[in-house]
Amino acid sequence: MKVLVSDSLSNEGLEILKEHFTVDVNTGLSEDELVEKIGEYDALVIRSGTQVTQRVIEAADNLKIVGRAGVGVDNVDVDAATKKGIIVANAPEGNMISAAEHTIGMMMAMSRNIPQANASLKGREWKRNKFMGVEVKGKTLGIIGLGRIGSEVAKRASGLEMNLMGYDPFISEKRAMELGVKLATVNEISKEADYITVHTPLIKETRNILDDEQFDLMKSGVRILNCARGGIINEAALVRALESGKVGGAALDVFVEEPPFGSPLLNFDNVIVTPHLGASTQEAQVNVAIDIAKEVVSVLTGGLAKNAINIPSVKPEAMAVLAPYIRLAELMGKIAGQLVDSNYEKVEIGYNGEISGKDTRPLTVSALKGLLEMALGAGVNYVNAPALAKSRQIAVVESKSESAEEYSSTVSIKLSSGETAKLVAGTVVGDEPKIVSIDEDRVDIFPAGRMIFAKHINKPNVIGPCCMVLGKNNINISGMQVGRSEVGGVTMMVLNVDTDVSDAILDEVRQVPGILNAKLVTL
Ligand SMILES: NC(=O)c1ccc[n+]([C@@H]2O[C@H](COP(=O)([O-])OP(=O)(O)OC[C@H]3O[C@@H](n4cnc5c(N)ncnc54)[C@H](O)[C@@H]3O)[C@@H](O)[C@H]2O)c1
Ligand SMILES: O=C(O)[C@H](O)COP(=O)(O)O
Repeated sequence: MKVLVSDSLSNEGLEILKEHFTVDVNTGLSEDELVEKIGEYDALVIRSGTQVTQRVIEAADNLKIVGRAGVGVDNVDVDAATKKGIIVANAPEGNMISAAEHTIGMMMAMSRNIPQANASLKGREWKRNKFMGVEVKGKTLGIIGLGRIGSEVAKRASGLEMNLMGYDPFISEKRAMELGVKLATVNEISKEADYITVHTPLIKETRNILDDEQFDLMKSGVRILNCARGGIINEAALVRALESGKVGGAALDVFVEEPPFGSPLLNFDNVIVTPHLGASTQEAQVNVAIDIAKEVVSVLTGGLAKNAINIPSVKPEAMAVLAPYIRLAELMGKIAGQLVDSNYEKVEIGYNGEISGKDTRPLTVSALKGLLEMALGAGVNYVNAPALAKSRQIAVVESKSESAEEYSSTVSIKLSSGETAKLVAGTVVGDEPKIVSIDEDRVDIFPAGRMIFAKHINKPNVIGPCCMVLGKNNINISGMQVGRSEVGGVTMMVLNVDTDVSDAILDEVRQVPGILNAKLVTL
């Protein structure tokens, strides 16, 4: 088998690859050159220097894996790869310390004007007053993105006696507390922080997360850092904020266009820059090269990729059985994600009966996609869902049991945090997904459209008034299912409705005596 390494990779990784395969190292290829060559390779190993575009993927007729020796895969058309059944895997842990250390280094260098002072003295100037700096101790650092690198930055900044606030929609209060970070919104960070650093992936939701609106909110003299990806901070807005004096300094390792030779950001004395050096340490490069080489060896010798970020391809014959369950798992994830009351730290996905004997990995990915979409929106896909769960410190646990009670196969999703939990279970009837229980309540729902889940006391004069509220507000009920329980017990009613139900109307439903809670689930 043949491996193409199209960006520089440490020898330690190359040696592992060469033990198993024919390895060609060919860096600096244009897209056309890559398109021409890629057809003959089984694996492609890259860093951030290679653009793996749709054209490249389309030409990659033998490719089984794109291995990214590092974290960011924004230079890979992952959707195209997924469609073609090509695994995209990265090496997410090997360079996190280096990237965090670089961020701290940039923060200190910016605070004490070290690059400017260095250039001045080497120009034979001795200007001690010109380079007056500031201490970081006691200053507030806002961290946007508290994954691997953001967390390591937090730990180090805490050692520098900074006050920490952070924003990450996927991090639990508990994890933030462990890091000594006060969770806040982006607006709050903009208003309060003396330094703001971003450590998110570049995705739709994070592109331009710091823009004119946020710069307007910031304190005068705020210092900005980006050692994650160009584009997370809107560069034009940053230029405007530097021109107005709102931003007192910026430290940038990454740019929308690299190299950023035409960027006005290079013209500011108070902007310090490095050429995407976050991962450029001997240690990080050895780590990521070894990690990705092992990943490539595993995949090309028939094993799994530990850090695949898109779903594993499923053989057509297996897909025929799995497809309705994949759909079920995604719908259940969506339902659980909308019914849960609080942040959750653990997702337990249970497979019972016949389904437990199948390759359930695509189902788990689908469940996570459905679930996380409810928190993060359309940016979540089959590709990034597991990585997002992991970076959100959500433990994902799968369990399998051959025994099944009423149905030949059931899938369950349990979201839990401490003592509280939300459980949704379902099955497939014919080819249709069906929800069979919510928590301890038996239900019988073919999930679709908009549904109101109303927990209530099983007694007269509850269901009628609840329907009256909807009727009065012109909301048509197209289906209804009431769980079984003894009279006076608590059970679940599910109402299918034809139109959206506002919070105000849902509140009215909740006011009906006997209704314990009511939630709208939209699929
Ligand atoms: N400069 C470099 O050389 C260098 C080196 C390594 C990594 N990176 C980049 O650093 C970034 C972070 O890497 P990581 O390894 O910590 O990734 P990670 O996946 O561990 O963490 C990213 C965090 O961002 C959070 N996030 C997702 N959407 C968000 C949103 N809308 N708002 C706020 N937070 C959100 C996630 O929940 C997660 O906790 C990536 O962009 C990566 O490519 C750069
Ligand atoms: O996402 C990453 O891992 C970093 O941006 C490092 O990129 P590099 O491997 O091209 O240095």
